[in-house]
Amino acid sequence: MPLPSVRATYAIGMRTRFRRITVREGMLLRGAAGWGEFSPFTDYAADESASWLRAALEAAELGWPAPRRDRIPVNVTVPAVGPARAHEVVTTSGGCTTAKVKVAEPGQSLGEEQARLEAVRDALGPGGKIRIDANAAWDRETALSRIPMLDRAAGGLEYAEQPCAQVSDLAALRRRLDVPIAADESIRRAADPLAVKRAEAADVVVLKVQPLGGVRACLELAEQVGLPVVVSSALETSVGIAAGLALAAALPELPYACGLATVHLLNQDVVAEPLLPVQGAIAVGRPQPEATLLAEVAAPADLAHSWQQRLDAVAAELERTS
Ligand SMILES: O=C(O)CCC(=O)C1=CC=C[C@@H](O)[C@@H]1C(=O)O
Ligand SMILES: [Mg+2]
Repeated sequence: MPLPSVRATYAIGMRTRFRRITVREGMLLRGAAGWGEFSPFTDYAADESASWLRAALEAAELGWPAPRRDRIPVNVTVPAVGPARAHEVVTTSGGCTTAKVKVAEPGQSLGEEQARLEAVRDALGPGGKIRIDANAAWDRETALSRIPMLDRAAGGLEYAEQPCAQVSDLAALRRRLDVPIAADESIRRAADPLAVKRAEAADVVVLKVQPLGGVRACLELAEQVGLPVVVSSALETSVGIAAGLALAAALPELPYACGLATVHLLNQDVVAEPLLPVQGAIAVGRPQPEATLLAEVAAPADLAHSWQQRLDAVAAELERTS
């Protein structure tokens, strides 16, 4: 498939450092079906980035399957910030009643994580749901001791996302803890995403459209895995978030809030009405980027050039492997 020739490269500052990222970069490509986002993290090589391009080309050239719902309940994402800021992030989230709280941030103590979770519970009230995400940072023993302590600090956890890197560790935790386990990196960065299912290693799977190669690829994977799905973002502009909403809208069932309320982690967006939650849900839609906003977030020439080169390299990789 030839690459769309209408392209915009963006560089947008993050409001709060997240995943050690302070500036989010990527490309937007416009084809016959609309705009698609291609924004693999800068440390990802061409082979890992190929599925991100497949997702962007699906959005730009094909569009997405029909939606089954028009509003997607979402969680507020709480970065590894102090308790006062965590409280504020929740109360200004646009009515989210579920919060996903980052834990296991390098250099932070257990006490800091407990204080963050207590603040989030205070902001949500007793009816809210709290999940944590450790991004594979713990070994099995650390996870076994930390998760119950964080469960107490949170006044109950909905689930713990990717506490350890290994599928075998997730399976062991699932057998030994009351808190449900969600798999994220074990799906999106794994050679064999179905290993989680075979090992009975998770109660929930987190699916992200770009890393997994598009909405259709995710729908197929969801069917094969046969576990409840949480659709989550890869920290995209509203162009990428629209693809996540399309997936969440097309899934046969959607029992959990999705991690798609991340546009406000960015300083700016490319559409006039960013895909943000109202009363805890985002309306399914596909807003178009505005030329003036694309100009405001345009990457400097040298960065735009390196993204063009990256796009060509990833396209060659995609060609070679498909
Ligand atoms: O799931 C959410 O609430 C928001 C998205 C999110 O947390 C992530 C997006 C992209 C990269 C990741 O470090 C992170 C995650 O691990 O889920
Ligand atoms: Mg995660």
